[in-house]
Amino acid sequence: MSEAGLLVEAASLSIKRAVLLDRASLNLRPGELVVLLGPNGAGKTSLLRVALGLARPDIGTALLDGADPATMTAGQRARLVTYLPQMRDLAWPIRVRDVVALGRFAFGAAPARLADADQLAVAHALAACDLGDLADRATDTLSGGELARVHIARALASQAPLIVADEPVASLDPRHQHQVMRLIRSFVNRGGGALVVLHDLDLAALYADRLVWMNEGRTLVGGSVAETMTPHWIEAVYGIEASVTRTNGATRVLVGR
Ligand SMILES: Nc1ncnc2c1ncn2[C@@H]1O[C@H](COP(=O)(O)OP(=O)(O)OP(=O)(O)O)[C@@H](O)[C@H]1O
Repeated sequence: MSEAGLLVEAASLSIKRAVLLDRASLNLRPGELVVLLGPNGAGKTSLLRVALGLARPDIGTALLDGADPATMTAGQRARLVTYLPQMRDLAWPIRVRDVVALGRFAFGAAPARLADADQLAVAHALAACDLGDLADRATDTLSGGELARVHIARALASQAPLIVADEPVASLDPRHQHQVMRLIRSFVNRGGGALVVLHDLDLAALYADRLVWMNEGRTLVGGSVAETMTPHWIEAVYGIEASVTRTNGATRVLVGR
């Protein structure tokens, strides 16, 4: 795994009169799981897009593996980071193993043309995500939980050192939420870096090494769960009252004291 990292420093971005980002900063290193938190419309997706070079900040810096991601080709970028955007329905009958093989495109592979290394990466990713039995199913026949695992498998098959995932557990039941987060956690434990947008504070507390809290285009604070998962920051970011309890290292958030 290379030492690729991702950095955004004091990035501002406006479109027409809308301020999407206001001096927002973020960084991700291999070997850590960073959760980006904030209410709807806070600018989380905009910040991910700047970090990935899919949008250029008006001012500020974005660096991926030390270079400007906006100047990279899609293939160069895909070898450094896999992006799982929001809303990833696959409503056409493509086979699961072919979707996972799309993760290999940065290496010149296409589903019908896989080198041995590509086949191996796809097989490992299918196994890691417990998709062996579903490999030949059409994706339009899968449940939401199964489909979420297919997207994680596609990311793992790319063998990129970083994963950026925008709400990868949206619309999943608690068991499948944990299943997806455990897959991301084990990717990080093997040396990868993951930046994940979540809306569930308990889930964030359980899996994150570090939290970044944002609101109205600004990143307000970043730090460990113990430092930043506090009533103060929950109120500052979400405008809600909450109590936070810590028992045996587990953090629980109760909204509305
Ligand atoms: N192309 C655009 N033109 C104008 N406004 C935009 C554009 N893209 C995003 N916005 C606005 O910027 C703000 C931030 O959007 P963004 O998608 O980054 O938020 P988010 O934190 O990811 O929200 P959510 O949790 O709902 O996904 C929103 O108010 C959105 O309407």
